[in-house]
Amino acid sequence: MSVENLEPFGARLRHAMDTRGQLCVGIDPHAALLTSWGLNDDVAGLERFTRTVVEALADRVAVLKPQSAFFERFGSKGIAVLERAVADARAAGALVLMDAKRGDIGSTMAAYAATFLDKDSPLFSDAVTVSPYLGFGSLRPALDAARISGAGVFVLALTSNPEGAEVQRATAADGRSLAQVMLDHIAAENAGERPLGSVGAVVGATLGEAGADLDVNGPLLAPGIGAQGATPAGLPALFGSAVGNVLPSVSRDVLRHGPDAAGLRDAAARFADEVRVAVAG
Ligand SMILES: O=C(O)c1cc(=O)[nH]c(=O)n1[C@@H]1O[C@H](COP(=O)(O)O)[C@@H](O)[C@H]1O
Repeated sequence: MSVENLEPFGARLRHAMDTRGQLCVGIDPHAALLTSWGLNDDVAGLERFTRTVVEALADRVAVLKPQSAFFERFGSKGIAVLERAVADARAAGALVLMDAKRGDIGSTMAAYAATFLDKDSPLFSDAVTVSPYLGFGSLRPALDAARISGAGVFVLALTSNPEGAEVQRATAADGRSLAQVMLDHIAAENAGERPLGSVGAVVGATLGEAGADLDVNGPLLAPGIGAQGATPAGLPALFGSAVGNVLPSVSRDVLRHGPDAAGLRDAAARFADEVRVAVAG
């Protein structure tokens, strides 16, 4: 049994962002990155890559976001590397956001919740990304499990890829965009939470404009900085008054500076600094 007694995720994330800066670094071990680091595209390469990133950054960035697919592609041995990364990153003080983007009917969602949001699971993470496009209500088992564990859930609202618009900007029966429907559900989950709710929204930093009300009283994960073309300087225009709750996320544009730990740290520090300047306005 786990003996951890966690504060709600929103409070833990607020503290982490206030003390370590508003930055999430993604751990995305692309085959091309392993090669550019001089590693083989195999489990040993994956393990070396992941350990290097965790050792370089887990004691300083607010959040590390492993992308599960890059570990799953190696089967059970890749999952073992992921388990170790989660444990080591959390032990070093980083919050771990598992980028799994799960979404299914509620009864199956309960199994995903048991995987990532039950404190006794080997893959327990501080938060997990989920897709609400089987209906927001299908996420209920994850939302409930997260609340019990002091974990968080990040719900896809407006994703960073251009293809997302055909679904997310589509109009619901009541005239709202589907993304706005999800954002309103998220705001309802977070109502009354202080200093920050534990249910986040994913809003790509690449969007020209939000075209939606982002005032959800929760964290706003903003991937797309760096390799996908977005910059920290663009965050205030996109997020407006919610910019203080934004968690900008960078993967490749930090990871390409490895395997040198100092290179990784410098790149993360530069992004954190650019975000600080942008948020301060
Ligand atoms: O949930 C995510 O993290 C996510 C949502 C989204 O809308 N767009 C997006 O790029 N991501 C993830 O963020 C990371 C972006 O990686 P880079 O483009 O290398 O910084 C990848 O792991 C994506 O899967």
